[in-house]
Amino acid sequence: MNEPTVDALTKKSCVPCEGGVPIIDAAAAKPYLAALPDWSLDEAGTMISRQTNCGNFVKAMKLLGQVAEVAEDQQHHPDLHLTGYRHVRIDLTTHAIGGLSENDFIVAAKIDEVLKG
Ligand SMILES: C[C@H](O)[C@H](O)[C@H]1CNC2=NC(N)=NC(=O)C2=N1
Repeated sequence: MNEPTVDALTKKSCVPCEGGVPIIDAAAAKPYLAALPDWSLDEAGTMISRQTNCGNFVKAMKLLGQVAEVAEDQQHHPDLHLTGYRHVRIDLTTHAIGGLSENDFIVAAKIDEVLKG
């Protein structure tokens, strides 16, 4: 991909990953993060996260269900955190390679679509 756009990422599908896919390091993550401004990279450069205040517990649980559907559909699964009854944090990393792959940015773009409503 040249400069990734949110539109192009949303249209892509994750590739099955049990290793052997290229790691996207912090430098290579920059253009992806430019396309996905609500996501931030952790200090190690191995995970991206997005947090949102859903307003109430029921809406937070609904979001988790929607994210679970995206994850199952793509067979790429985020770590999901629900704290303080309405705060959801979504972490994405590719466990099989111990870092970021394009799958993480594809799922992030699809989650952004869900959050846009
Ligand atoms: C074959 C299949 O794609 C792999 O087992 C997937 C399942 N979901 C996954 N999700 C995440 N986040 N990382 C993985 O390495 C991973 N592996």
